[in-house]
Amino acid sequence: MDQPIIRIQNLEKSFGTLRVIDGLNFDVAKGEKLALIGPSGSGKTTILRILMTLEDISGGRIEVCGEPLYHMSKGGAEVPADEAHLHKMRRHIGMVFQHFNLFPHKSVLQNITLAPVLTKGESRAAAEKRARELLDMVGLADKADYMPSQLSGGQKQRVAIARALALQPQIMLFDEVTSALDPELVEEVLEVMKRLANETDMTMLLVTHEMGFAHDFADRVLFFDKGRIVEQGPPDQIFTAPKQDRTKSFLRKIVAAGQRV
Ligand SMILES: Nc1ncnc2c1ncn2[C@@H]1O[C@H](COP(=O)(O)OP(=O)(O)OP(=O)(O)O)[C@@H](O)[C@H]1O
Repeated sequence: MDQPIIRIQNLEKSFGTLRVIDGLNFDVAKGEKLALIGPSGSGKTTILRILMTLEDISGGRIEVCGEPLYHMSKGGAEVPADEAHLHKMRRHIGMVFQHFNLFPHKSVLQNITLAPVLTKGESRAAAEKRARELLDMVGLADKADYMPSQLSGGQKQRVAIARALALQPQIMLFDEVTSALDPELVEEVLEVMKRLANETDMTMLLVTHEMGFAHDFADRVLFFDKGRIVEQGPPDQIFTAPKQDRTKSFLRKIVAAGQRV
């Protein structure tokens, strides 16, 4: 692998006495599409939150785009990164959450242009032009002047995806983006994400309980349990010929519940 865009080494995270991430190591190549799967509570969301600098870490090291995310070496000693460094590093990464968190009193267009104008100092005209292109890409070109309350959940989530993309991050993190949606709205969001995965060279990490989607979306699937990677590989291998007993029993339960893998 060339220089990885994300490098995670011996990562540890505890909440009080609860060890949630337990000596985790993995690299992500630029442009790679990764799916993180595993039982509830295995630490998948925590990893995304750590990458987004929403959680600090208890040990280990993370590099994003070749630079340490949380700790900067100072005379050989590791010290917490300062706010200016975190601010710079956050620009590399965008995240879409389970709950869309749109600004309720701003139009769809304003939701997308706000951060580029305020945090990156882009001109309103340039931000609006790209916002309209992104709305077109997520199939909502005609909704630019709508308010969030006038949209369905699936449409809101597609606006949230466009909003994250508007900051032009190198890495996108998706955390259970369809789990708050009514079942009939899931497919439209998955279609947008599959298109993104296929048509852009952006690096993407996806946490999902939808195994069929992970299968279609990812270049590589990581199966987590108890804050560690139990098994990883291409989707065809993980979903049709898993090697580890824990992966097999997890997938058996998923299939028994009627889900496609
Ligand atoms: N802020 C917090 N304070 C205390 N415990 C937390 C906190 N955030 C997460 N946890 C705990 O850390 C563990 C891992 O949570 P995490 O959300 O990362 O798991 P997950 O694999 O994403 O689960 P799910 O698939 O249900 O979303 C869980 O036991 C959770 O209760």
